[in-house]
Amino acid sequence: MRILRVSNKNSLIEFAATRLAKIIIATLEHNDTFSLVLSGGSTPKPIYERLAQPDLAEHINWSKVYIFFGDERTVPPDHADSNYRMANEALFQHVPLPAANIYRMHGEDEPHQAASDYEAAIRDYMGETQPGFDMVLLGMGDDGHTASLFPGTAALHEHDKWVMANEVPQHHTWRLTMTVPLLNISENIMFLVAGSSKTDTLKAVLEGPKQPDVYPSQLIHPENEMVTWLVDAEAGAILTHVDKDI
Ligand SMILES: O=C(O)[C@H](O)[C@@H](O)[C@H](O)[C@H](O)COP(=O)(O)O
Repeated sequence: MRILRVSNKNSLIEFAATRLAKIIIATLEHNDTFSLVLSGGSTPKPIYERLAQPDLAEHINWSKVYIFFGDERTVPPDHADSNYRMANEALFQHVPLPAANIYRMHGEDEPHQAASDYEAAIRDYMGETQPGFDMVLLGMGDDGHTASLFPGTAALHEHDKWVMANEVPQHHTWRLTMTVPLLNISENIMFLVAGSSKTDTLKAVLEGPKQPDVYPSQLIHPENEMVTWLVDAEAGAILTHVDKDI
C-alpha cells in the first residue's frame, strides 16, 4: 500500500487524472483491453472531467477501454443520484467510448436481479483470463465506507458473490455494490480521498486498529502493495506515515 499526499484537491485531481491516463496508455501498449472500475461520489467527478480533456483523452484508444461501476444507487440512469449519470456527463459524452464498452449497473431493476445480472456480465467479460480489473477507483465516505460497503451491512461479510444488493439502513435504501472478493482480485486500486471531513476517519482506517465492520475501507487489499491512497493535505493532515508528499 502506498500513501501519496498532495497539497490540495486541485493537485489531487490533476495527479489522479494524469496518472490514470498514463496507466491506460501504458497498459494498452501491451494489452488489447483496459478494464476500469469507476467510483461514484463528488471526489472523482472532476477527475473524470479532467480525463475527458483533449490533452489526456486524445492519447487514449477509448475503443479498447471497458468501463464498470463499483456501485450504483437503486435509481434510473437519468436520476440525479445515479453514478452512471455522473460519469456519463463528466466523461462518456466527451470521449469516443463505444456504448457497448460501458457495463452499467441497472439501478432501475429489482436490486437482487440487477446484482446477479451484473455479476454474470462481469464473469462473461473476464472469461477464462486472469480475473481482475486493470484499475479500480474507490472513494471513502466520512464513515469509512467504500463503494456501497457501508458499516454494519451484510455485504461486508459476503465471501462468494462478486456483486450484491446491499441494504443500507443508515440511508434507508438499497444499493448495488461490488463485494470485497471482487474488488480484492484486482491488482491496481486507487483510493481518492479529499477534504477535512475525512481527516479523522482516514487516520482511523490507515493507522488505527483493524475494525472493518466499522471502517469497511480496511477490507480492501490489506496485504496488497498495489493499493494507492491518493489523499489531499486536508484529508491526510494527521497521518503519521505517508510515502510521498507531492
Ligand atoms: O456511490 C458513491 O457515492 C460512492 O461509491 C461512494 O463510495 C463514495 O466514493 C464515497 O461516499 C465518497 O464520496 P465523496 O467522494 O463524494 O466524498
